[in-house]
Amino acid sequence: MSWLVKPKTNEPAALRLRRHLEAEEALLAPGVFNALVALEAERQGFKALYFSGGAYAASLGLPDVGLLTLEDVVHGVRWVTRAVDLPVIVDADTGFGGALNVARAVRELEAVGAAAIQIEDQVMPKRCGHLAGKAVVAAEVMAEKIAAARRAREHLVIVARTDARGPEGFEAAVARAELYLKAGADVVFPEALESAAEFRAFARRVRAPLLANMTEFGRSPLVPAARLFAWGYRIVIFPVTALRAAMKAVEGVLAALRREGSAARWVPRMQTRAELYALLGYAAYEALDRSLGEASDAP
Ligand SMILES: C[C@](O)(C(=O)O)[C@H](CC(=O)O)C(=O)O
Repeated sequence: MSWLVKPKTNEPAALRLRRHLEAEEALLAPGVFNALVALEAERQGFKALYFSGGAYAASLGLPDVGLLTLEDVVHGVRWVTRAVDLPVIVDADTGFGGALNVARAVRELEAVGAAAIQIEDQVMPKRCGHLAGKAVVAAEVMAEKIAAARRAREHLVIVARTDARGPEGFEAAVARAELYLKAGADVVFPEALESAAEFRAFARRVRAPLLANMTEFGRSPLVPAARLFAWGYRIVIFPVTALRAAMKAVEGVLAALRREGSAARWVPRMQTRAELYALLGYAAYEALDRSLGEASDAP
């Protein structure tokens, strides 16, 4: 429920995420791209969220090729962190430039209540990690960005993503993970591993908190989260799942509307007005408004 009517926890979100990681809890983090989706994820009981660059860009009508600015991302994240009281892991693509830009991104994201920043080692223009034709920057360039993030952060968790598996192979991804941990990363995200065996082998080789990406229609098999957790992954993200499902529903309902001139047939499949209002905490806003009115009526 919104910050306007319900006070938030005082503890910084990054410290909460750190506690989850230190307790070796398994975190299933759905990807969100706006506050409403984040509210639903919170209502369902998820303990952390992933602010997906790809889903957020798509929601703005853009492909995931590094067009979002830091301001765009900060703006989107701020709505999410206002709406929910959960740690949000923020996809910051390549960090919006060089090491200095990463330092600024860390400060700005921490200021709007993010729990973690994720930066990746692709060259610009970046691509979805599951597409062909990716290239990575020299490992030292990425290590410098991580060191910059480490110096700039107060509590923010630093997630280092390596896209090296595709262009350079599995061993290179492991070597980069080790270098990024030395540079100060808290969590490693091996992007686009190509089999369940690779996920398992990576967790055996890299002894650090790990994040697995179970994005659909990509290069990685959809391994059940429970198996990934058993192999040692701490965070499993489903970055574009809600967007894909929502857009398929939008496609269907708009096609029916166009065809039939009515959406009546779809009403049983819609979120009701009461459900939407409950999610938004509508009644609490009314109660707040009433109590403010009563306070000003008082003699
Ligand atoms: C994790 C990711 O960076 C994202 O933007 O959410 C994407 C997800 C996707 O495009 O499926 C990725 O590059 O894996």
